[in-house]
Amino acid sequence: MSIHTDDFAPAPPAALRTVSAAAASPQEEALERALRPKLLDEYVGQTKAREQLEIFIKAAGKRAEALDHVLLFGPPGLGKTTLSHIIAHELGVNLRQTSGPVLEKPKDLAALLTNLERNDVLFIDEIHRLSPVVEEILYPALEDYQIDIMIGEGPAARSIKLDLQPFTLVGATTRAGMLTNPLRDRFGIVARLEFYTPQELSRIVTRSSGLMSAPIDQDASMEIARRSRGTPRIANRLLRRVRDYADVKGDGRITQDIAQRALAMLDVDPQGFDVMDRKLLEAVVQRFDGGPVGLDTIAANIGEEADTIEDVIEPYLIQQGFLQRTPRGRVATLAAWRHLGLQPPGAAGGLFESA
Ligand SMILES: Nc1ncnc2c1ncn2[C@@H]1O[C@H](COP(=O)(O)OP(=O)(O)OP(=O)(O)O)[C@@H](O)[C@H]1O
Ligand SMILES: [Mg+2]
Repeated sequence: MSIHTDDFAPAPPAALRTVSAAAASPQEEALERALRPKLLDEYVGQTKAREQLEIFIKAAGKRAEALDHVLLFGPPGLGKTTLSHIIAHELGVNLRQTSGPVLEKPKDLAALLTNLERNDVLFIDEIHRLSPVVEEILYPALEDYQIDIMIGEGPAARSIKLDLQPFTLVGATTRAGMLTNPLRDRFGIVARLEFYTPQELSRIVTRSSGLMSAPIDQDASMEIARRSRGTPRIANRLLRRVRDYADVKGDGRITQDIAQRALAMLDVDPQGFDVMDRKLLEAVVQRFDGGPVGLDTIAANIGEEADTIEDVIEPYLIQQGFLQRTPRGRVATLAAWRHLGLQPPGAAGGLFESA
């Protein structure tokens, strides 16, 4: 008996999709899978994580042991799922895939664990959303490759220990801070994924356009890269839209001019901010005089979930120096005022540190 859990993961919430610029249809998701690199060597950027994994994967292979458990964290679309597939592929083992919210009962996880073959990879997406009872099962599994399961009911119930094959858990989360300490402590390898540089994204765009047989100029791929919020998923999505535009409005070749016109049509500004980014900055600057203002107040004001703001919108704005997180709330920086074409109060007085 085998359990098929591939593609068990639910689609991302609608909010995550709108923010990632251009909604994903099922065809688009298929295309996204097709664009996924399969080898560590094809995985662009994330030098630190890649170098570490390369060594640990080789060492595990040499000893024919399971790779230590891996935790991947970082904002959506930076390549956590992609990396988990690559890890299994490089190890030459099966990948079983599921996600935190899907595992409702301890027996759901037990079924998965007992079906793993030697040194397999179990990928749990959104691992911060595991229920506490399911998480309990995971501890001994991770530590000793054993699980305790209950047999029978009522007074006759007893617990038995089951041995598992050695395996590697790869957990992915957008928020490492939401993991419980005992769970976090059980990962031997922790990799934080960073936003990509425009140069790295440009390599991804060029590679993807090659796979899509869409001719693209170097400066056009850089234009898309600069406007992709440091995120490969967004770069690939924008590339697909720009390619549509080139097919309809041009002769199919993606030039910088075509890219600029297409991106303007998509409301992606030259900084790469999309509609939600600007909405957030405008709210903080115009309605709250630049802050500090609390997350929940912002959420109510722009009609977006606080979680989505924290996971998806803010990280890039903070990384780019447009927003700051302070103990009293969010504060817009000088760069944010300037971006909106506004003069910050007391700008001449040096109230603001330059961003
Ligand atoms: N390092 C990379 N090199 C090339 N392409 C990449 C890289 N990272 C991600 N991609 C591309 O970006 C897309 C999104 O990546 P992926 O689905 O792995 O992100 P994720 O971190 O799992 O996102 P989420 O948090 O939403 O699940 C993939 O289809 C892949 O084509
Ligand atoms: Mg993913």
